[in-house]
Amino acid sequence: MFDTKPIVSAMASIVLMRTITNELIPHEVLNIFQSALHHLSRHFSAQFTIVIEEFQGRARNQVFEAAQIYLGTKATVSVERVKVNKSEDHKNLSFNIDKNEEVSDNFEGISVKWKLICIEVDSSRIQHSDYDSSPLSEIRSYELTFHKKHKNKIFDSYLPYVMDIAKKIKQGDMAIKIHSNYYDSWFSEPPKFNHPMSFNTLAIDEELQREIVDDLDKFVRAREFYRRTGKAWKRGYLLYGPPGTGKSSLIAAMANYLNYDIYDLDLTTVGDNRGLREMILGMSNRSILVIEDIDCTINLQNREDEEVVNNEHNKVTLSGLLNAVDGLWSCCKEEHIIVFTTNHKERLDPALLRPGRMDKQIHLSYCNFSAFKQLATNYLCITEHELYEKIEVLLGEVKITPAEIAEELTKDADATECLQDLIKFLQAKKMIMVERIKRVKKISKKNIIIKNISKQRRD
Ligand SMILES: Nc1ncnc2c1ncn2[C@@H]1O[C@H](COP(=O)(O)OP(=O)(O)OP(=O)(O)O)[C@@H](O)[C@H]1O
Ligand SMILES: [Mg+2]
Repeated sequence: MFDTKPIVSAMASIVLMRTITNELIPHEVLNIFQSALHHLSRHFSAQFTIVIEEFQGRARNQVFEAAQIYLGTKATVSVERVKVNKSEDHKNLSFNIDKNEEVSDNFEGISVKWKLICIEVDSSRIQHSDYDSSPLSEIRSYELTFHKKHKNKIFDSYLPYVMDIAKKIKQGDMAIKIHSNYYDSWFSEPPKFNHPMSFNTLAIDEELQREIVDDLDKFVRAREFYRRTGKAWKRGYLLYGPPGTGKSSLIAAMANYLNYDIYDLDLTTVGDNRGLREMILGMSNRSILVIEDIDCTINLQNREDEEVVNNEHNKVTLSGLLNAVDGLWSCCKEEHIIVFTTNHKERLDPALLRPGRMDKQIHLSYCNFSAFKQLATNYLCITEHELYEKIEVLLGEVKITPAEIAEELTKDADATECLQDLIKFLQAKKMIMVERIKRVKKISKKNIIIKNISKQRRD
Protein backbone atom coordinates (compact mmCIF):
# COMPACT_ATOMS: atom_id res chain seq x y z
CA MET A 1 0.00 0.00 0.00
CA PHE A 2 1.29 3.50 -0.88
CA ASP A 3 2.11 5.55 2.26
CA THR A 4 0.57 9.06 1.99
CA LYS A 5 1.67 10.27 5.43
CA PRO A 6 4.91 12.05 4.28
CA ILE A 7 3.03 13.93 1.51
CA VAL A 8 0.27 15.04 3.86
CA SER A 9 2.81 16.28 6.41
CA ALA A 10 4.87 18.13 3.71
CA MET A 11 1.71 19.89 2.47
CA ALA A 12 0.79 20.83 6.03
CA SER A 13 4.29 22.36 6.48
CA ILE A 14 3.94 24.44 3.26
CA VAL A 15 0.54 25.76 4.36
CA LEU A 16 2.01 26.59 7.81
CA MET A 17 5.03 28.35 6.23
CA ARG A 18 2.80 30.43 3.90
CA THR A 19 0.55 31.43 6.82
CA ILE A 20 3.57 32.45 8.90
CA THR A 21 5.13 34.40 5.99
CA ASN A 22 1.84 36.12 5.23
CA GLU A 23 1.41 37.12 8.86
CA LEU A 24 5.00 38.13 9.61
CA ILE A 25 5.93 39.93 6.38
CA PRO A 26 3.73 42.90 5.39
CA HIS A 27 1.69 42.45 2.20
CA GLU A 28 3.39 45.32 0.32
CA VAL A 29 6.86 43.94 1.01
CA LEU A 30 5.74 40.53 -0.21
CA ASN A 31 4.39 42.07 -3.43
CA ILE A 32 7.66 43.92 -4.11
CA PHE A 33 9.58 40.72 -3.45
CA GLN A 34 7.37 38.73 -5.82
CA SER A 35 7.56 41.36 -8.55
CA ALA A 36 11.36 41.54 -8.26
CA LEU A 37 11.54 37.76 -8.59
CA HIS A 38 9.27 37.91 -11.64
CA HIS A 39 11.46 40.63 -13.16
CA LEU A 40 14.62 38.68 -12.52
CA SER A 41 13.22 35.52 -14.07
CA ARG A 42 12.17 37.56 -17.16
CA HIS A 43 15.63 39.03 -17.42
CA PHE A 44 17.19 35.61 -17.79
CA SER A 45 14.34 34.19 -19.86
CA ALA A 46 14.70 33.64 -23.59
CA GLN A 47 11.00 34.35 -24.01
CA PHE A 48 9.37 37.59 -25.08
CA THR A 49 5.74 38.44 -24.34
CA ILE A 50 3.46 40.94 -26.04
CA VAL A 51 0.45 42.04 -24.04
CA ILE A 52 -2.61 42.98 -26.07
CA GLU A 53 -5.27 44.65 -23.95
CA GLU A 54 -8.91 44.70 -24.97
CA PHE A 55 -9.38 48.44 -24.50
CA GLN A 56 -7.29 51.54 -24.96
CA GLY A 57 -9.18 53.95 -22.73
CA ARG A 58 -12.71 53.71 -24.05
CA ALA A 59 -11.83 52.47 -27.50
CA ARG A 60 -11.67 48.79 -28.34
CA ASN A 61 -8.21 47.66 -29.36
CA GLN A 62 -8.34 46.39 -32.92
CA VAL A 63 -5.41 44.06 -32.35
CA PHE A 64 -7.30 42.37 -29.52
CA GLU A 65 -10.36 42.02 -31.72
CA ALA A 66 -8.28 40.56 -34.55
CA ALA A 67 -6.54 38.13 -32.17
CA GLN A 68 -9.92 36.99 -30.85
CA ILE A 69 -11.20 36.23 -34.35
CA TYR A 70 -7.96 34.62 -35.48
CA LEU A 71 -7.68 32.42 -32.38
CA GLY A 72 -11.27 31.31 -32.92
CA THR A 73 -9.99 29.37 -35.93
CA LYS A 74 -7.27 27.69 -33.83
CA ALA A 75 -9.26 27.15 -30.64
CA THR A 76 -11.21 24.10 -31.77
CA VAL A 77 -8.07 22.17 -32.64
CA SER A 78 -5.70 23.11 -29.88
CA VAL A 79 -7.43 23.69 -26.53
CA GLU A 80 -9.60 21.58 -24.27
CA ARG A 81 -12.31 24.15 -23.62
CA VAL A 82 -13.78 26.66 -26.04
CA LYS A 83 -16.60 29.16 -25.89
CA VAL A 84 -19.02 29.20 -28.77
CA ASN A 85 -21.43 31.94 -29.78
CA LYS A 86 -23.35 33.43 -32.69
CA SER A 87 -25.22 36.68 -33.02
CA GLU A 88 -27.95 37.79 -35.39
CA ASP A 89 -25.45 39.80 -37.46
CA HIS A 90 -23.15 36.86 -38.17
CA LYS A 91 -23.52 33.94 -40.52
CA ASN A 92 -21.33 31.42 -38.70
CA LEU A 93 -20.61 30.14 -35.22
CA SER A 94 -17.62 31.82 -33.61
CA PHE A 95 -15.26 30.12 -31.19
CA ASN A 96 -13.28 31.81 -28.43
CA ILE A 97 -10.70 30.41 -26.09
CA ASP A 98 -11.61 30.50 -22.43
CA LYS A 99 -9.65 32.42 -19.79
CA ASN A 100 -6.21 31.09 -18.93
CA GLU A 101 -6.36 28.66 -21.84
CA GLU A 102 -3.29 28.50 -24.03
CA VAL A 103 -3.27 28.12 -27.80
CA SER A 104 -0.16 27.21 -29.76
CA ASP A 105 0.46 28.46 -33.24
CA ASN A 106 3.24 28.13 -35.77
CA PHE A 107 4.21 30.83 -38.22
CA GLU A 108 6.89 30.11 -40.81
CA GLY A 109 8.60 27.71 -38.41
CA ILE A 110 8.29 30.00 -35.35
CA SER A 111 6.32 28.60 -32.40
CA VAL A 112 4.19 31.04 -30.48
CA LYS A 113 1.78 30.71 -27.57
CA TRP A 114 -1.33 32.74 -26.99
CA LYS A 115 -3.04 33.01 -23.61
CA LEU A 116 -6.20 34.83 -22.59
CA ILE A 117 -5.74 36.62 -19.27
CA CYS A 118 -8.79 37.83 -17.35
CA ILE A 119 -8.52 39.88 -14.16
CA GLU A 120 -11.60 40.58 -12.08
CA VAL A 121 -11.84 44.16 -10.87
CA ASP A 122 -14.28 46.57 -9.32
CA SER A 123 -16.31 47.86 -12.33
CA SER A 124 -16.25 51.46 -11.07
CA ARG A 125 -12.52 51.49 -11.90
CA ILE A 126 -13.07 50.69 -15.57
CA GLN A 127 -13.33 53.56 -18.04
CA HIS A 128 -14.92 51.82 -20.99
CA SER A 129 -18.66 51.57 -21.20
CA ASP A 130 -18.95 47.92 -22.21
CA TYR A 131 -19.31 46.81 -18.65
CA ASP A 132 -22.59 47.80 -17.17
CA SER A 133 -24.10 47.57 -13.75
CA SER A 134 -22.49 44.40 -12.32
CA PRO A 135 -20.14 45.21 -9.41
CA LEU A 136 -17.35 42.99 -10.72
CA SER A 137 -15.94 43.12 -14.23
CA GLU A 138 -13.10 41.57 -16.14
CA ILE A 139 -10.16 43.25 -17.77
CA ARG A 140 -9.11 41.01 -20.60
CA SER A 141 -5.89 40.80 -22.52
CA TYR A 142 -4.04 38.33 -24.68
CA GLU A 143 -0.44 37.41 -24.02
CA LEU A 144 1.57 36.36 -27.03
CA THR A 145 4.80 34.61 -26.09
CA PHE A 146 7.67 33.47 -28.32
CA HIS A 147 11.46 33.30 -28.45
CA LYS A 148 13.13 36.71 -28.19
CA LYS A 149 15.13 36.22 -31.37
CA HIS A 150 11.90 36.27 -33.45
CA LYS A 151 10.76 39.64 -32.13
CA ASN A 152 11.14 41.50 -35.44
CA LYS A 153 9.48 38.78 -37.49
CA ILE A 154 6.54 38.65 -35.10
CA PHE A 155 6.02 42.43 -35.21
CA ASP A 156 6.65 42.85 -38.93
CA SER A 157 5.03 39.73 -40.34
CA TYR A 158 3.07 37.63 -37.85
CA LEU A 159 0.88 40.34 -36.30
CA PRO A 160 0.02 41.91 -39.69
CA TYR A 161 -0.79 38.38 -40.89
CA VAL A 162 -3.14 37.83 -37.92
CA MET A 163 -4.83 41.19 -38.61
CA ASP A 164 -5.24 40.32 -42.27
CA ILE A 165 -6.72 36.87 -41.67
CA ALA A 166 -9.10 38.27 -39.04
CA LYS A 167 -10.25 40.97 -41.45
CA LYS A 168 -11.01 38.41 -44.14
CA ILE A 169 -12.90 36.17 -41.72
CA LYS A 170 -14.88 39.11 -40.39
CA GLN A 171 -15.77 40.35 -43.86
CA GLY A 172 -16.97 36.94 -44.98
CA ASP A 173 -18.94 36.34 -41.81
CA MET A 174 -21.01 39.51 -41.57
CA ALA A 175 -24.61 39.04 -42.72
CA ILE A 176 -25.43 41.34 -45.65
CA LYS A 177 -27.82 44.19 -44.89
CA ILE A 178 -29.99 46.16 -47.24
CA HIS A 179 -30.27 49.86 -46.42
CA SER A 180 -33.01 51.85 -48.07
CA ASN A 181 -33.99 55.51 -47.81
CA TYR A 182 -37.48 54.58 -48.93
CA TYR A 183 -38.02 52.45 -45.82
CA ASP A 184 -36.08 54.77 -43.49
CA SER A 185 -33.42 52.16 -42.87
CA TRP A 186 -30.49 54.00 -44.45
CA PHE A 187 -28.62 54.83 -41.27
CA SER A 188 -29.98 52.36 -38.74
CA GLU A 189 -31.66 49.00 -38.36
CA PRO A 190 -31.37 47.80 -41.94
CA PRO A 191 -32.94 44.39 -42.50
CA LYS A 192 -30.89 41.37 -43.51
CA PHE A 193 -30.51 40.88 -47.23
CA ASN A 194 -31.70 37.36 -47.87
CA HIS A 195 -31.82 37.31 -51.67
CA PRO A 196 -30.53 33.87 -52.73
CA MET A 197 -29.33 34.91 -56.21
CA SER A 198 -25.72 34.02 -56.89
CA PHE A 199 -23.44 33.70 -59.89
CA ASN A 200 -24.27 29.97 -59.83
CA THR A 201 -27.94 30.64 -60.43
CA LEU A 202 -27.86 33.83 -62.48
CA ALA A 203 -28.77 33.05 -66.07
CA ILE A 204 -26.59 35.20 -68.27
CA ASP A 205 -24.18 34.52 -71.06
CA GLU A 206 -21.24 32.48 -69.67
CA GLU A 207 -18.63 34.76 -71.21
CA LEU A 208 -20.28 37.88 -69.78
CA GLN A 209 -20.53 36.30 -66.35
CA ARG A 210 -16.81 35.42 -66.35
CA GLU A 211 -16.00 38.98 -67.35
CA ILE A 212 -18.08 40.44 -64.48
CA VAL A 213 -16.66 38.08 -61.85
CA ASP A 214 -13.09 38.80 -63.02
CA ASP A 215 -13.79 42.51 -62.84
CA LEU A 216 -15.11 42.24 -59.26
CA ASP A 217 -12.16 40.08 -58.20
CA LYS A 218 -9.74 42.60 -59.64
CA PHE A 219 -11.52 45.44 -57.91
CA VAL A 220 -11.45 43.97 -54.39
CA ARG A 221 -7.76 43.09 -54.69
CA ALA A 222 -6.79 46.48 -56.05
CA ARG A 223 -6.27 48.52 -52.86
CA GLU A 224 -2.61 49.06 -53.74
CA PHE A 225 -3.41 50.01 -57.34
CA TYR A 226 -5.88 52.69 -56.26
CA ARG A 227 -3.46 54.03 -53.66
CA ARG A 228 -0.59 54.14 -56.17
CA THR A 229 -2.58 55.84 -58.90
CA GLY A 230 -4.30 58.32 -56.58
CA LYS A 231 -7.76 57.11 -57.60
CA ALA A 232 -10.63 56.66 -55.17
CA TRP A 233 -11.24 52.98 -54.52
CA LYS A 234 -14.62 52.72 -56.19
CA ARG A 235 -16.12 51.35 -59.36
CA GLY A 236 -19.23 52.30 -61.27
CA TYR A 237 -21.43 49.88 -63.22
CA LEU A 238 -24.29 50.70 -65.53
CA LEU A 239 -26.66 47.79 -66.06
CA TYR A 240 -28.99 48.34 -68.96
CA GLY A 241 -31.48 46.25 -70.87
CA PRO A 242 -35.19 45.46 -71.20
CA PRO A 243 -37.34 44.70 -68.14
CA GLY A 244 -36.90 41.19 -66.77
CA THR A 245 -33.41 40.53 -68.11
CA GLY A 246 -31.82 40.25 -64.67
CA LYS A 247 -30.44 43.69 -63.74
CA SER A 248 -31.70 43.54 -60.15
CA SER A 249 -30.80 39.84 -60.00
CA LEU A 250 -27.24 40.67 -61.02
CA ILE A 251 -26.97 43.26 -58.22
CA ALA A 252 -28.08 40.62 -55.72
CA ALA A 253 -25.50 38.16 -57.09
CA MET A 254 -22.78 40.83 -56.82
CA ALA A 255 -23.66 41.64 -53.20
CA ASN A 256 -23.70 37.97 -52.23
CA TYR A 257 -20.42 37.34 -54.04
CA LEU A 258 -18.59 40.24 -52.39
CA ASN A 259 -20.48 40.09 -49.09
CA TYR A 260 -21.12 43.83 -49.37
CA ASP A 261 -24.09 45.68 -47.89
CA ILE A 262 -26.53 47.20 -50.37
CA TYR A 263 -27.68 50.83 -50.15
CA ASP A 264 -30.78 51.07 -52.30
CA LEU A 265 -31.28 54.76 -53.04
CA ASP A 266 -34.63 56.08 -54.20
CA LEU A 267 -33.76 59.51 -55.59
CA THR A 268 -37.37 60.67 -55.66
CA THR A 269 -37.52 60.67 -51.87
CA VAL A 270 -34.23 62.52 -51.33
CA GLY A 271 -34.93 66.15 -50.41
CA ASP A 272 -32.01 67.89 -52.13
CA ASN A 273 -28.32 67.64 -52.99
CA ARG A 274 -27.33 68.21 -49.38
CA GLY A 275 -29.54 65.34 -48.25
CA LEU A 276 -27.98 63.17 -50.93
CA ARG A 277 -24.48 64.06 -49.73
CA GLU A 278 -25.38 63.14 -46.14
CA MET A 279 -26.72 59.81 -47.28
CA ILE A 280 -23.57 58.97 -49.22
CA LEU A 281 -21.41 59.97 -46.27
CA GLY A 282 -23.50 57.72 -44.05
CA MET A 283 -22.68 54.62 -46.10
CA SER A 284 -20.24 52.07 -44.78
CA ASN A 285 -17.12 50.87 -46.59
CA ARG A 286 -17.43 47.74 -48.69
CA SER A 287 -20.90 48.48 -49.95
CA ILE A 288 -22.91 48.83 -53.15
CA LEU A 289 -24.87 51.98 -53.85
CA VAL A 290 -27.78 51.11 -56.09
CA ILE A 291 -29.87 53.62 -58.03
CA GLU A 292 -32.46 51.72 -60.06
CA ASP A 293 -34.21 53.09 -63.14
CA ILE A 294 -32.01 56.17 -63.13
CA ASP A 295 -33.74 57.57 -66.22
CA CYS A 296 -37.10 57.64 -64.42
CA THR A 297 -36.03 59.19 -61.14
CA ILE A 298 -34.19 62.24 -62.41
CA ASN A 299 -34.47 64.01 -65.72
CA LEU A 300 -31.05 63.58 -67.15
CA GLN A 301 -31.27 65.41 -70.42
CA ASN A 302 -30.71 69.11 -71.00
CA ARG A 303 -28.50 69.23 -67.99
CA GLU A 304 -28.35 73.04 -67.65
CA ASP A 305 -32.12 73.61 -67.92
CA GLU A 306 -32.88 70.76 -65.61
CA GLU A 307 -30.64 72.12 -62.92
CA VAL A 308 -32.58 75.37 -62.86
CA VAL A 309 -35.92 73.58 -62.77
CA ASN A 310 -34.81 71.13 -60.15
CA ASN A 311 -33.24 73.78 -57.97
CA GLU A 312 -36.49 75.67 -57.89
CA HIS A 313 -38.13 72.64 -56.40
CA ASN A 314 -35.24 72.05 -54.05
CA LYS A 315 -34.62 68.61 -55.52
CA VAL A 316 -31.56 66.58 -56.38
CA THR A 317 -29.91 67.92 -59.52
CA LEU A 318 -27.79 66.08 -62.04
CA SER A 319 -24.65 67.83 -60.86
CA GLY A 320 -25.56 66.89 -57.27
CA LEU A 321 -25.78 63.30 -58.41
CA LEU A 322 -22.49 63.49 -60.29
CA ASN A 323 -20.84 64.85 -57.17
CA ALA A 324 -22.30 62.01 -55.18
CA VAL A 325 -20.80 59.57 -57.62
CA ASP A 326 -17.34 61.02 -57.87
CA GLY A 327 -17.07 64.35 -56.06
CA LEU A 328 -14.30 64.86 -53.51
CA TRP A 329 -16.41 63.91 -50.53
CA SER A 330 -17.58 60.72 -52.21
CA CYS A 331 -14.03 59.41 -51.71
CA CYS A 332 -14.26 59.27 -47.91
CA LYS A 333 -15.22 55.63 -48.19
CA GLU A 334 -13.30 52.68 -49.54
CA GLU A 335 -14.36 49.73 -51.65
CA HIS A 336 -17.46 51.36 -53.00
CA ILE A 337 -19.41 50.03 -55.92
CA ILE A 338 -22.02 52.21 -57.57
CA VAL A 339 -24.64 50.59 -59.76
CA PHE A 340 -27.15 52.41 -61.93
CA THR A 341 -29.82 50.51 -63.81
CA THR A 342 -31.92 51.63 -66.72
CA ASN A 343 -34.15 50.24 -69.46
CA HIS A 344 -33.20 53.19 -71.68
CA LYS A 345 -29.50 53.88 -71.85
CA GLU A 346 -30.03 56.32 -74.72
CA ARG A 347 -31.91 58.66 -72.38
CA LEU A 348 -28.95 59.20 -70.05
CA ASP A 349 -26.73 62.27 -70.08
CA PRO A 350 -23.27 61.38 -71.46
CA ALA A 351 -21.73 63.08 -68.41
CA LEU A 352 -23.09 60.26 -66.29
CA LEU A 353 -21.62 57.60 -68.50
CA ARG A 354 -18.06 58.77 -68.86
CA PRO A 355 -15.32 56.39 -67.61
CA GLY A 356 -14.54 57.01 -63.98
CA ARG A 357 -18.22 57.45 -63.26
CA MET A 358 -19.52 54.37 -64.99
CA ASP A 359 -16.41 52.24 -65.50
CA LYS A 360 -18.27 49.28 -66.90
CA GLN A 361 -21.46 49.16 -68.92
CA ILE A 362 -23.19 45.81 -68.93
CA HIS A 363 -25.89 45.03 -71.41
CA LEU A 364 -28.35 42.45 -70.13
CA SER A 365 -30.31 41.17 -73.02
CA TYR A 366 -32.77 38.52 -74.09
CA CYS A 367 -32.19 34.91 -73.18
CA ASN A 368 -29.77 32.86 -75.24
CA PHE A 369 -29.42 29.08 -75.05
CA SER A 370 -26.69 29.05 -72.40
CA ALA A 371 -28.76 31.32 -70.11
CA PHE A 372 -31.81 29.10 -70.76
CA LYS A 373 -29.86 26.00 -69.67
CA GLN A 374 -28.99 27.74 -66.39
CA LEU A 375 -32.68 28.54 -65.79
CA ALA A 376 -33.65 24.93 -66.54
CA THR A 377 -31.06 23.76 -64.01
CA ASN A 378 -32.41 26.22 -61.42
CA TYR A 379 -36.09 25.49 -61.91
CA LEU A 380 -36.32 21.94 -63.25
CA CYS A 381 -33.05 20.50 -61.91
CA ILE A 382 -32.13 19.13 -65.35
CA THR A 383 -29.04 19.65 -67.49
CA GLU A 384 -30.16 17.82 -70.65
CA HIS A 385 -33.45 17.07 -72.42
CA GLU A 386 -34.55 15.85 -75.85
CA LEU A 387 -36.51 19.10 -76.36
CA TYR A 388 -33.40 21.25 -75.91
CA GLU A 389 -32.55 21.20 -79.63
CA LYS A 390 -35.94 22.61 -80.61
CA ILE A 391 -35.70 25.26 -77.88
CA GLU A 392 -32.19 26.28 -79.00
CA VAL A 393 -33.47 26.92 -82.56
CA LEU A 394 -36.47 28.93 -81.29
CA LEU A 395 -34.30 31.02 -78.95
CA GLY A 396 -32.25 32.05 -81.99
CA GLU A 397 -35.44 33.39 -83.63
CA VAL A 398 -37.46 34.87 -80.75
CA LYS A 399 -36.70 37.57 -78.19
CA ILE A 400 -37.66 36.33 -74.74
CA THR A 401 -36.51 37.55 -71.32
CA PRO A 402 -35.21 35.26 -68.56
CA ALA A 403 -38.14 36.47 -66.44
CA GLU A 404 -40.61 35.14 -69.06
CA ILE A 405 -38.83 31.80 -69.25
CA ALA A 406 -38.70 31.60 -65.45
CA GLU A 407 -42.47 32.08 -65.43
CA GLU A 408 -42.96 29.12 -67.82
CA LEU A 409 -40.66 26.88 -65.81
CA THR A 410 -42.34 27.48 -62.47
CA LYS A 411 -45.60 25.86 -63.52
CA ASP A 412 -46.85 23.01 -61.38
CA ALA A 413 -45.89 20.32 -63.89
CA ASP A 414 -43.03 17.96 -64.68
CA ALA A 415 -39.97 18.99 -66.70
CA THR A 416 -41.25 17.69 -70.04
CA GLU A 417 -44.61 19.45 -69.71
CA CYS A 418 -42.90 22.70 -68.70
CA LEU A 419 -40.58 22.53 -71.72
CA GLN A 420 -43.49 21.70 -74.07
CA ASP A 421 -45.38 24.73 -72.71
CA LEU A 422 -42.27 26.84 -73.20
CA ILE A 423 -42.02 25.67 -76.82
CA LYS A 424 -45.69 26.61 -77.40
CA PHE A 425 -45.01 30.00 -75.83
CA LEU A 426 -41.96 30.57 -78.04
CA GLN A 427 -43.87 29.46 -81.16
CA ALA A 428 -46.73 31.85 -80.33
CA LYS A 429 -44.21 34.66 -79.91
CA LYS A 430 -42.62 33.72 -83.21
CA MET A 431 -46.02 33.86 -84.96
CA ILE A 432 -46.67 37.33 -83.57
CA MET A 433 -43.22 38.39 -84.71
CA VAL A 434 -43.74 36.99 -88.23
CA GLU A 435 -47.14 38.68 -88.48
CA ARG A 436 -45.60 41.97 -87.38
CA ILE A 437 -42.80 41.72 -89.95
CA LYS A 438 -45.39 40.92 -92.67
CA ARG A 439 -47.42 43.97 -91.65
CA VAL A 440 -44.36 46.22 -91.67
CA LYS A 441 -43.35 44.89 -95.11
CA LYS A 442 -46.88 45.47 -96.43
CA ILE A 443 -46.89 49.05 -95.13
CA SER A 444 -43.49 49.85 -96.60
CA LYS A 445 -44.57 48.27 -99.95
CA LYS A 446 -47.68 50.46 -99.90
CA ASN A 447 -45.55 53.51 -99.14
CA ILE A 448 -43.24 52.74 -102.05
CA ILE A 449 -46.22 52.39 -104.42
CA ILE A 450 -47.70 55.70 -103.20
CA LYS A 451 -44.31 57.35 -103.59
CA ASN A 452 -43.96 56.01 -107.14
CA ILE A 453 -47.47 57.14 -108.14
CA SER A 454 -46.90 60.66 -106.80
CA LYS A 455 -43.51 60.74 -108.59
CA GLN A 456 -45.17 59.68 -111.88
CA ARG A 457 -47.84 62.38 -111.40
CA ARG A 458 -45.16 65.02 -110.78
CA ASP A 459 -43.26 63.90 -113.88
N1 LIG B 1 -30.65 36.56 -65.71
C1 LIG B 1 -31.50 36.01 -64.87
N2 LIG B 1 -31.15 34.89 -64.19
C2 LIG B 1 -32.03 34.32 -63.36
N3 LIG B 1 -33.28 34.76 -63.13
C3 LIG B 1 -33.65 35.86 -63.80
C4 LIG B 1 -32.77 36.54 -64.68
N4 LIG B 1 -33.42 37.59 -65.20
C5 LIG B 1 -34.63 37.59 -64.65
N5 LIG B 1 -34.78 36.55 -63.82
C6 LIG B 1 -36.01 36.23 -63.07
O1 LIG B 1 -36.96 37.24 -63.37
C7 LIG B 1 -37.27 38.05 -62.25
C8 LIG B 1 -37.14 39.51 -62.63
O2 LIG B 1 -35.78 39.80 -62.93
P1 LIG B 1 -35.05 41.15 -62.48
O3 LIG B 1 -35.86 41.86 -61.46
O4 LIG B 1 -33.67 40.83 -62.14
O5 LIG B 1 -35.13 41.95 -63.84
P2 LIG B 1 -34.72 43.45 -64.14
O6 LIG B 1 -33.85 43.43 -65.34
O7 LIG B 1 -34.19 44.08 -62.93
O8 LIG B 1 -36.11 44.09 -64.55
P3 LIG B 1 -36.56 45.63 -64.45
O9 LIG B 1 -35.92 46.37 -65.56
O10 LIG B 1 -38.05 45.54 -64.65
O11 LIG B 1 -36.19 46.13 -63.10
C9 LIG B 1 -36.27 37.67 -61.19
O12 LIG B 1 -36.86 37.64 -59.92
C10 LIG B 1 -35.82 36.29 -61.58
O13 LIG B 1 -36.66 35.34 -61.02
MG1 LIG C 1 -34.90 45.64 -61.68
